[in-house]
Amino acid sequence: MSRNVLLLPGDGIGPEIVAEAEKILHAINEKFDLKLTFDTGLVGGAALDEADNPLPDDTLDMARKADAILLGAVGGPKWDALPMAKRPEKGLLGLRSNLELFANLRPAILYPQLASASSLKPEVVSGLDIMIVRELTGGIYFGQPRGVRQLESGERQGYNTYAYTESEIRRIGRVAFEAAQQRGKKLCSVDKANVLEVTVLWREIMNELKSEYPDVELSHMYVDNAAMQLVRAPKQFDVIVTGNMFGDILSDEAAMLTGSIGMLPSASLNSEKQGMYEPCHGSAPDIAGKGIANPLATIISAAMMLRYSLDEEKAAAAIEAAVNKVLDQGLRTADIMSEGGTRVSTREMGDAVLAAL
Ligand SMILES: NC(=O)c1ccc[n+]([C@@H]2O[C@H](COP(=O)([O-])OP(=O)(O)OC[C@H]3O[C@@H](n4cnc5c(N)ncnc54)[C@H](O)[C@@H]3O)[C@@H](O)[C@H]2O)c1
Ligand SMILES: CC(C)[C@H](C(=O)O)[C@@H](O)C(=O)O
Ligand SMILES: [Mg+2]
Repeated sequence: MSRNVLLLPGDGIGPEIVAEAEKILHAINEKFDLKLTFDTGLVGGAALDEADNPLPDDTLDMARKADAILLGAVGGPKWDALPMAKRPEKGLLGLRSNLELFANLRPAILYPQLASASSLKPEVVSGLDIMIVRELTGGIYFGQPRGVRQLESGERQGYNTYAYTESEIRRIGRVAFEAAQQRGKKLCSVDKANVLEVTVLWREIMNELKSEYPDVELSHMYVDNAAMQLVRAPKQFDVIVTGNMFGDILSDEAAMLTGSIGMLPSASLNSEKQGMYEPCHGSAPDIAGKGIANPLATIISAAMMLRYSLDEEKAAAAIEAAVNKVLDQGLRTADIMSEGGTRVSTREMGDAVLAAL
């Protein structure tokens, strides 16, 4: 049975890092006889330039038909002045909402070889393995109404709506409880229930779900404290579940515990386990075109794709083992460079993972 993978390189460093992951996927396809077919599409700024639309119809069609999607990154200063509806980021958000990819898994794992690249002391982060489960198709990112309006006083007001329905909270809660069951059986729900009604409901539903998962220990934490605890004592966490915006912010913070944002992969899944896979970082305009971006978050995202959407655990584990091997060899892109490492380019890192396979 053949399966189709859609590659969406996007903008900035997107094409550079997706090219490396693509090499690895082609090799793994042959090695494990996976019968994967590949298509490539336009999204974000690249699609705006070509088709005046950050999410062209044919990209969305291909995405709907694909078994899995691997995306690089979207956005950049070239498109920053465009109105919100026309920005590259709308392409990404449109894919997430149209495919109902509500469950965003962002694992922050410290590879032991990178302990000295972490922003924290080795004893605080060694062995770190956290899963952030971020709700991805609701909350303030998608709430209506939104916009900029003219007030009677004469000034303009910008506004967004932070809303979650019970069913939206319940479905992401279940994903998080199930993840906790398969891991360390600890779930921390992060909210702002001391201020925001929407998260009072969030907390209520999480408490309600707890009775279905008696083996999981549930705790609650306000997001400001969670941001602090993540750098004070990150190993207290196993699975964190939170809304769209808090999850966006906390996952970038967690990235630095692992050494670099260039190490953090992600999976965005719908209820059919169709998924879009992407590094958590953006298009990194400051280093785009220089050949120095770290492709490992994208390569590890490809491994997650094999595991979660294509059911190819062995192939996924082979990629992860190859990544481990190149880190053992001391190969480092600039963002994870530390004493004694050998500095490599984006392409050299991809080639090394390929050789390790
Ligand atoms: N999923 C996505 O497509 C996504 C995610 C975040 C930001 N963005 C977009 O990307 C653009 C730039 O955003 P930003 O600068 O806030 O965030 P960013 O993640 O692109 O960059 C932040 C910093 O991290 C560095 N960095 C990021 N990825 C790296 C990698 N693989 N290797 C080495 N260094 C890396 C960058 O050089 C930069 O210094 C914006 O348009 C933003 O909307 C897109
Ligand atoms: C580019 C942007 C829309 C996106 C988000 O905020 O979700 C990004 O920051 C991410 O983390 O994937
Ligand atoms: Mg983000």
